[in-house]
Amino acid sequence: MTKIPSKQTALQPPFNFTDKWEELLDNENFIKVFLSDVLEDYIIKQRWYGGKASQLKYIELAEYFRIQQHGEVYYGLILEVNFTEAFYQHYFLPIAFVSDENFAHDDRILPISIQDQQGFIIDAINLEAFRKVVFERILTAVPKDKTRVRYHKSELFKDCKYESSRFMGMEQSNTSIVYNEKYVLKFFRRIYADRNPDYEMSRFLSDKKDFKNTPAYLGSIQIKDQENINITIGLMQEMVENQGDAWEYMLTEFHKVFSNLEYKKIDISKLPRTEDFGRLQITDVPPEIIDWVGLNVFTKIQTLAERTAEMHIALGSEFEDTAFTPTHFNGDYTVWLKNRLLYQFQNRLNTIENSLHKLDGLALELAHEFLDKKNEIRKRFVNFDWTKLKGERIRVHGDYHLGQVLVKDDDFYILDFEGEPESTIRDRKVKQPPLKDVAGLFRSFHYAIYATIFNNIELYKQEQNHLFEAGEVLYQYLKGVFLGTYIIKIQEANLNIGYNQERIFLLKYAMLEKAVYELGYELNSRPRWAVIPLKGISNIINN
Ligand SMILES: Nc1ncnc2c1ncn2[C@@H]1O[C@H](COP(=O)(O)OP(=O)(O)O)[C@@H](O)[C@H]1O
Ligand SMILES: O=P(O)(O)O[C@H]1O[C@H](CO)[C@@H](O[C@H]2O[C@H](CO)[C@@H](O)[C@H](O)[C@H]2O)[C@H](O)[C@H]1O
Repeated sequence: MTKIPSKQTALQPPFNFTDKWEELLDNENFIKVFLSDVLEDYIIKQRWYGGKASQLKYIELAEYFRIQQHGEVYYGLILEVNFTEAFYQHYFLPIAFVSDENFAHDDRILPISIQDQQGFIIDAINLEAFRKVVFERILTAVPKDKTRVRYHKSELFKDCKYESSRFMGMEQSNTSIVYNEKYVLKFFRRIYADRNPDYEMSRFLSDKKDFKNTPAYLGSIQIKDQENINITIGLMQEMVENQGDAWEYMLTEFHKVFSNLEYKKIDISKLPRTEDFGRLQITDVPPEIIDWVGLNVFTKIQTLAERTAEMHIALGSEFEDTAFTPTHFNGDYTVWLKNRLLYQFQNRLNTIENSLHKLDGLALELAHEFLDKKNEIRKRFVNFDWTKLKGERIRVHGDYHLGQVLVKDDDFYILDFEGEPESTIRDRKVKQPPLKDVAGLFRSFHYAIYATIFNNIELYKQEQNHLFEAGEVLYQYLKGVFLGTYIIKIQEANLNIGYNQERIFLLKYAMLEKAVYELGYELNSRPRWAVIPLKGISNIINN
């Protein structure tokens, strides 16, 4: 590791280096200049930079490697960002030197001259030539690449040549490039010293288990670091043509559902209720509810339940690769789970105490309820007795919500298996009850219902409390119809997710866990939304 804290920069601009570009990273002075305040200013402005809530102390260069083809050389840098709060994060930044200003409109990092040629160091992803090299290196990957930068391709990635590339341009935490309008290469920005779960799960599900409702795995790039650990920096998949994600889809549908209350003159207090966590077929849903919500929402929920079950069946069907073989609950898992959740809970108590000034109205009221009932909530987390649980644990999606699902015609495609951003990479690979993903999705239904109410409150004629009441009825039926399909599918495939009481216990437990996680996410990223997980927590602890 090159340990040169940036503040020690000795050289002053304009920077001129006599080394060839191909040898520039061996020059300590260059590294000093590069890791200077300029890089700090650059990095903190990037969409993919995850350290915005903390104080950057300095940046070190942890690793570098070449991405090259036919004498064309780019550098991949792994930057270690150190924070005043005594922790660090790693980021991937590929760099290129360009002398033509036209290629340096975006993401200029440093003006510099090399062998008297003036130019700029830029983020290489902006450069079509770099993107083409990466594409061709994956396309021409050999079956057992033993070099330091390892390109891999699947059977499906063949018979094509580079045609075009562009930024995907979506709101995202990594940087995805669309090639030939057919393939997507995700460059991971936040890097962990391990294979990325997104790569592992994509390759396992699509290549090994032929699960069709995730983008097909086409290839990847891994680096062997100085400790011989494989680090994933890129994942290439098929591009799924789609009509947007399931989050946007449900918001549109739920707006129609809430508008129907007025339009169809529905008396909310007379809507038939159903058992919480019951299992419903569409034929079990009362006609008044179908008339209010519409059949389409329920058939879509059934399809989503089927795809979710198929994903879990595929994930639970491995008998050789121990990273994926199913396992049972045990004492080690229990200790791990409780420690993790109690730590997270304590962190949330602290965050909410420090954030009360950001909240008002209902959010503030619910925040006080959360603080008043802290012992009760903590007790729920401690109350996990593995000896009573007979189901299996498997690798799961881990951050499953409606925003991770693409809508294509009448079907759904599941994406982004990186896991919960706050967890360590090891924790993300721990086998979990599949119902943890179901709980994630249920929380997302709850989010979509409340987001619809809050986004359109002026448009609806009913009072907020009545809208909440209708929302809770809708939520019960969505959960019921989902479970009605999901559990049958899972049982047909003999995946053991536990007996009825066990399933309800695991779902409630995981929903509380998720809502507490979300509370931290919202208070840090968008406090206006904190009311949604707070309402979720309140509903769970009061029922
Ligand atoms: N293979 C794909 N086909 C079509 N769209 C995709 C594909 N992969 C990603 N996307 C789009 O890009 C968005 C971000 O992708 P995601 O994998 O969640 O990235 P990140 O990990 O950076 O958040 C997705 O919500 C989706 O809209
Ligand atoms: O960035 P990721 O997609 O990995 O996930 C993080 O951001 C999500 C928000 O984009 C956040 O999800 C929460 O908000 C969603 C609505 O925007 C909602 O559907 C989810 O249920 C809710 O958890 C997610 O928690 C966070 O990890």
